[in-house]
Amino acid sequence: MTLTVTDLSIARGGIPVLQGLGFDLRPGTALVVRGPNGIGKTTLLRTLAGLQPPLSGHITGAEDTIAYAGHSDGIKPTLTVTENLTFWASVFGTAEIRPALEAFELNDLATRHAGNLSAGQKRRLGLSRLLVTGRPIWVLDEPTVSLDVSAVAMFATAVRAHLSQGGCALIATHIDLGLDAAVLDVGPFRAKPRPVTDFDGDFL
Ligand SMILES: Nc1ncnc2c1ncn2[C@@H]1O[C@H](COP(=O)(O)OP(=O)(O)OP(=O)(O)O)[C@@H](O)[C@H]1O
Repeated sequence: MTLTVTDLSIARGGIPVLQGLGFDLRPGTALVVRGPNGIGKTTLLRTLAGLQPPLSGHITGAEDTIAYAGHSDGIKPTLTVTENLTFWASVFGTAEIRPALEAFELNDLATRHAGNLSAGQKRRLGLSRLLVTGRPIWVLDEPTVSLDVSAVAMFATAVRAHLSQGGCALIATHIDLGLDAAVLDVGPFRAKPRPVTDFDGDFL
């Protein structure tokens, strides 16, 4: 499943933030979204996830294919780690939570109430949910917040495994995850490459 974005313009709070965005996200590939604070990265991800409409433009390939992880972990504090994952597995119609527990080293925390986890442990639980969605396109907003070095590596391993299985990922992040990813720079002052011309021919 390829996610295709064409001439997309988006707004937050009624104010336009980004215009004319276009890219393809193909199976097995990752795209890192970069740009300064407040430029509109979260707004872009929310729009891709269907949480808000675009001002104009087109998004194709996003119907029931996107698993979105935003700034909030979306975990249920009174349920245990296992119960949280079982709940999300039932929402998405998948049965298996063990790979998610293992990928984010949650087995020792499985019976703990999610509300009593540390910030980094909660983030690991939130990210592990991606694995029980069964969805091919991961749209992730600053996924490594609160993660220590080893948990960042855990997360990068999970993304690589997802890509190797034909999934894809669009990730807004300021850190280098060591992924072989293209970069979508939405900064306001990015240089536009000079159009390729017949340079020698111009002088003849
Ligand atoms: N709920 C809201 N209502 C109105 N404006 C908002 C709201 N949330 C964010 N904004 C504004 O929309 C603009 C884009 O915000 P957005 O969160 O998409 O930026 P961002 O690039 O993700 O920033 P950051 O790197 O700080 O997370 C900012 O100017 C922000 O102040």
